[in-house]
Amino acid sequence: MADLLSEEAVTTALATLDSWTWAGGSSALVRTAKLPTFLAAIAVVDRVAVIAEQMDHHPDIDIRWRTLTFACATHSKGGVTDLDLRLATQIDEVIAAAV
Ligand SMILES: C[C@H](O)[C@H](O)[C@H]1CNC2=NC(N)=NC(=O)C2=N1
Repeated sequence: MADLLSEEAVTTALATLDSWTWAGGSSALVRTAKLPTFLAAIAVVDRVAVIAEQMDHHPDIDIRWRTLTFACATHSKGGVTDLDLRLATQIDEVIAAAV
């Protein structure tokens, strides 16, 4: 299991994950995305679910009609690890293909 990243490492990574916010400390990386329709949003969730299973690393997902909020943290470590950066990058790719 990956180790917790330093504040500096997460901040540096956020330069390329520019749709994501991070409140620091043990908080998760968070991204919201509005999809064209509810079904498009659910399709994104379905694709992310497959990726999460392959990675054995799972985001928290909030679904509000066609707006999705993803939160990526490593629960067992209490913060952000390299797995969260990789998962956030993959979520970006799924969203980019859907909007
Ligand atoms: C056994 C298995 O690897 C763990 O339960 C995994 C599953 N998915 C997970 N996902 C996330 N985000 N954090 C975890 O600590 C975590 N643990």
